[in-house]
Amino acid sequence: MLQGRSLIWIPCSDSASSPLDLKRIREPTRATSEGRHHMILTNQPGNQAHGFNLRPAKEKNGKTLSKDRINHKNQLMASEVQQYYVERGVTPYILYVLQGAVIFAGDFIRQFHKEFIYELAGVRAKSYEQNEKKGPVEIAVGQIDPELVRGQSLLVMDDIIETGETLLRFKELLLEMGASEVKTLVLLDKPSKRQFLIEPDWKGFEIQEDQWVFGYGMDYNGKLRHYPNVVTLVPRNDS
Ligand SMILES: O=P(O)(O)OC[C@H]1O[C@H](OP(=O)(O)OP(=O)(O)O)[C@H](O)[C@@H]1O
Ligand code: HPA
Repeated sequence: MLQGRSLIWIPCSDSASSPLDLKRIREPTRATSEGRHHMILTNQPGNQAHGFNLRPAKEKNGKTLSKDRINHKNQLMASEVQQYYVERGVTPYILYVLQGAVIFAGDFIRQFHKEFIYELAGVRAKSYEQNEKKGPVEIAVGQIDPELVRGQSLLVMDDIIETGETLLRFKELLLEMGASEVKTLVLLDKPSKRQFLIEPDWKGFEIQEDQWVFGYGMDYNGKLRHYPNVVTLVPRNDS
């Protein structure tokens, strides 16, 4: 069954009380002098991460971003968002930005009260490749229903804001299409990386800027979006 596939090992902290909730990918493991290793099965040769440790992403204040803290933040933000629209008697059209926001959006909307009414759609946007910004963001405009935009209140949800281009372009585009209001919401922010003038209306956590984060829907070189927590790779000697 494993024939023709390459196996890579991503080394992780050996602590049994590690805040990482990696139980689902902890099988099989092996103990070496370098600690416990998690096996990642991949059919993509070259997807190597040797020499790096996986650790949970950190907030600017150094606090670890655990799944529990993300869940709690989702509850708080969802309740604020819901209250905002209910008080105004408005049905928002929520657009979540694909691919990165897919898991976040799925978790987030499940925090809404069961009688809260909204429209929902995912829209593709892309500007990063190989963990670097490669050019202007491209938004799949055709995936947006103009009828649900004209005269409506929009909420754009993204996993992370860095330069701000993705959210700013969404906002400009939706206002051009006739939206009456466009609000923005992100789980994570790297504020000192901002190059475009935009601040999200709601944000979960400000994180340390020197880390490329992945998991919880976000990618590492287009892969590994399925990690349950927001994690980062650090050179083995730095962890
Ligand atoms: O603030 P910015 O500098 O615009 O960066 C943020 C955007 O970058 C990532 O998307 P990416 O282009 O990597 O596509 P993906 O969602 O498919 O990973 C992320 O999901 C945000 O949408
Ligand atoms: N991780 C994933 N996607 C991103 C990041 C990041 O750190 N920054 C901008 N898009």
